[in-house]
Amino acid sequence: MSQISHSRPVRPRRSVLYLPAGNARAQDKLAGLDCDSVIFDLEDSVAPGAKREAREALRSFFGDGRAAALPAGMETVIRINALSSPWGTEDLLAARGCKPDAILIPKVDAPEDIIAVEDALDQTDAPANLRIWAMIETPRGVMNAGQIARLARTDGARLDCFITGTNDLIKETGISALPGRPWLATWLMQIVLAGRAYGLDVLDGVYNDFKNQAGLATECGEGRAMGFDGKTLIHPAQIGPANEIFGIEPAELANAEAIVAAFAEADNRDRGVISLDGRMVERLHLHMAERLIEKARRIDARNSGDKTT
Ligand SMILES: CC(C)(COP(=O)(O)OP(=O)(O)OC[C@H]1O[C@@H](n2cnc3c(N)ncnc32)[C@H](O)[C@@H]1OP(=O)(O)O)[C@@H](O)C(=O)NCCC(=O)NCCSC(=O)C[C@H](O)C(=O)O
Ligand SMILES: [Mg+2]
Repeated sequence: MSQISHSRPVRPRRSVLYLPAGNARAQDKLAGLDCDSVIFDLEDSVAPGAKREAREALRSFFGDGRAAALPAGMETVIRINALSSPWGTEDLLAARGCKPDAILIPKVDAPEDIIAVEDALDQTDAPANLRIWAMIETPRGVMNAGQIARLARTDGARLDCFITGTNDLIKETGISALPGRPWLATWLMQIVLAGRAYGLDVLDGVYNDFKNQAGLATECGEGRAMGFDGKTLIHPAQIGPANEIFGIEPAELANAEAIVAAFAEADNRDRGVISLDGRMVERLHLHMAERLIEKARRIDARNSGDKTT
């Protein structure tokens, strides 16, 4: 019987901020930001003529101590260009040398796109804990999402997280970008399902209208209800709402703690189902409660600057 959905590591990824790799001003701002993860982008936010300079800026940031001084627990990710592009190989070498937590591959169409990066990393003896994230943002990527996610089952797999690329999906398919994302929703749910089937985290796409806080909050709420772990962001002003909406409310935490306490009672320890405040609570709810408590603990640790979690 599969236990995958409960065995995924718990990592808060409520707010995942893109930062154009060559933007020095944004780099300087980063240490004061409260995002769970940052993605240094070498792909679409960097013009073709500026790729080399952006790689150099990234090398400096990781090499001169600024990356090490980022807030405790902030995950670092580098988005490279596709290996099939003129910049992909140079990007991968630069990214590997920076020793981020993960490398993000854009426009993944099929498992082979990930295997090619894994092979290249293995040839350079990349550390085993260097993870791979994948953008699912092409029609073929959506159609093959299950096969791609399945790579996470192989021994030593690096694949850890899917990101939905909603701008590229809209471009590639010609659908209309409407509030509530009616035409995207089916594909986004396919990606969530595929990720969950093989224990990956899955992050929602970006909200382009970065001055519209109400619109962002609505879209974060939709994303959370759709099962996403967090939202990818383009501007510092989007971090607070994402942290709040993908975070944990005190009442949710109290409910989780009550479930754990109820199952710990002597009479309930061996029971599969119990009654709590007039509701049926099963062991699957206990697993969910334990994960939620662990996530709350990790968020607290991040807020208090504990580098050990
Ligand atoms: C969207 C922006 C171009 C807006 O930039 P700007 O007009 O300069 O914003 P502000 O003046 O409001 O900025 C205020 C200060 O905040 C800093 N800042 C801005 N953005 C960031 C950031 N992302 N990270 C860190 N810091 C940031 C500014 O430097 C200002 O600082 P200061 O002057 O010291 O006060 C810009 O926000 C931006 O470039 N955002 C990221 C764009 C990006 O990375 N795009 C690519 C990823 S999204 C994507 O590709 C989606 C996916 O693939 C898909 O298909 O959907
Ligand atoms: Mg994209």
